[in-house]
Amino acid sequence: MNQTTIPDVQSTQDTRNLPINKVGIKSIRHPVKVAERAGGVQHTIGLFNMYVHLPAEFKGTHMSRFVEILNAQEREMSVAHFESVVRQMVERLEARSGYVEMSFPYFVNKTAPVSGVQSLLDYEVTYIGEMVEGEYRFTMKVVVPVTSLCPCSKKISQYGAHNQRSHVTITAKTRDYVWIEELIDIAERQASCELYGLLKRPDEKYVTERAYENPKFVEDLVRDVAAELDADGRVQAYVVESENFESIHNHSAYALIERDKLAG
Ligand SMILES: Nc1nc2c(ncn2[C@@H]2O[C@H](COP(=O)(O)OP(=O)(O)OP(=O)(O)O)[C@@H](O)[C@H]2O)c(=O)[nH]1
Repeated sequence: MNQTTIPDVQSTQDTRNLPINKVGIKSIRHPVKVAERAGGVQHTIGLFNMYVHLPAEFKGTHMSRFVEILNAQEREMSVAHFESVVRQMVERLEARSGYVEMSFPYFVNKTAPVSGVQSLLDYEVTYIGEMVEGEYRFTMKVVVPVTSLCPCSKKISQYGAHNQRSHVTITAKTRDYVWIEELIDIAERQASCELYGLLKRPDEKYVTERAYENPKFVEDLVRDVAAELDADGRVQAYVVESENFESIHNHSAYALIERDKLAG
């Protein structure tokens, strides 16, 4: 069968009268470059989900075009370029709405608080771009691992206080440019203490005492992070979550605050 005789099943008519909200490709890895606040560019691997809306009358979408769009990029995945990928996808797929999600490990070079030794810490970041009725929306999600120390435990105990690693997740819909590092900074500022890849003994003493002086319930964490996002005019809507992997239980403590500033 030569190219001209290959049937195009996807383009045939569908009679079930059911539009599809999202159809496309899920979990495809692609190398990307992400701009760093410090000025450089970081090479990482993006895990992409790319979907479009499919009207009721079409049997299938053009699956190959999603991969073509990814491969046509220069690998530079700035926030501005990410928007252009979403726009290209909607145009090439002739769709009225589209959704692209790119998750990637992102590294920040951190300086230990006393010794000054430097080490990388990894964060899980997701860009989400949506085209809905011609309007583009951008959301950035960052999972920030931190230390939390229980205020109750500190108050009632003669010695010590239980403390643990927590994941603070900020999902922010933004209207102006916000660096990944800015969201990380907010979560780390509000934690009992931030994490580092490498700590020498004077640093370990510092982070232990810092957490003890700065106890936070899971409720304190989400409220203090939300208060900073409320004060930032670039953030239009947000979800703040904290999961504290309790060291005295085999379950987590969890809290979430969601707010859309336009909704009041
Ligand atoms: N729509 C759809 N395509 C699928 C699916 N699974 C695999 N494919 C394959 O995706 C491949 C590419 O589809 P298209 O993008 O329509 O390919 P094409 O006709 O060569 O490309 P265009 O001319 O750009 O549309 C085909 O071989 C499909 O069979 C599926 O579940 N849905």
